[in-house]
Amino acid sequence: MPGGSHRVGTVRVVTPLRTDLPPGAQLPPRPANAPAPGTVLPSHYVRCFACGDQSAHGLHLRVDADAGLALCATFEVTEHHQGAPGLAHGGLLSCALDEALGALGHLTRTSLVTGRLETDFLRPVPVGTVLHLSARVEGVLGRRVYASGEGRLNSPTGRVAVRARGLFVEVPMEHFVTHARAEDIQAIEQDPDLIRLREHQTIF
Ligand SMILES: CCCCCCCCCC(=O)SCCNC(=O)CCNC(=O)[C@H](O)C(C)(C)COP(=O)(O)OP(=O)(O)OC[C@H]1O[C@@H](n2cnc3c(N)ncnc32)[C@H](O)[C@@H]1OP(=O)(O)O
Repeated sequence: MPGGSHRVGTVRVVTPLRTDLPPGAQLPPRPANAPAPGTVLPSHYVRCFACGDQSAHGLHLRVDADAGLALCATFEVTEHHQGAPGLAHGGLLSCALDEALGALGHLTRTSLVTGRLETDFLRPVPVGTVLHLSARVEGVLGRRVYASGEGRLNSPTGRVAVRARGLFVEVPMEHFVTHARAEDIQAIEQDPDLIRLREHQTIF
């Protein structure tokens, strides 16, 4: 994937994008305890806008483990997701890819937060479309996980409408406890089922 470029006079200046795989990054093996291909991956938090079933107008992403360090996901674009009339808002399409790429932590068995996300919007996505997402780890360097993914219209082999690359950073559990509001921590203490990841890993 080329970096960004611009011209200064007649000279083209090429700047590596921070989501480009850096020298030394490697694709780690699939952990032995990673969910088997075909496993439906649980929502990490039922109130998550992207994957939570308690987010009334959220994306309700369904995510399935794939072979290797990869997954696939779907979500249906509803009228609540419009930007232009009858078309999905680009920010929500980025959100869907953010979630799909971040959910690769299910496979790497790490807690990932997004450091940088770059999205290319290639085709409009009408309301009623089922977007079929796929995502994969490209490489890991230290705490940095490089991932990419795309969304296709209405089938896993449909036309690519949106594509993304992301740099995710592995964080300890304390990251979430430190930054959450006290009332959110209390809500989870009162109802541990708000977090659906206990069998896989502990992460919000
Ligand atoms: C299995 C569960 C499924 C869960 C799915 C969830 C999907 C949703 C994902 C999200 O949307 S997460 C929410 C949006 N993201 C955030 O809120 C993150 C906010 N940022 C931070 O909290 C901190 O900036 C961060 C934890 C990312 C990094 O801070 P740290 O102090 O821990 O680490 P540091 O700054 O030393 O960065 C670690 C490495 O990452 C690199 N890095 C961090 N942010 C970067 C960035 N933005 N761009 C490029 N590189 C970045 C940084 O250069 C460094 O590289 P080196 O290890 O080589 O030194």
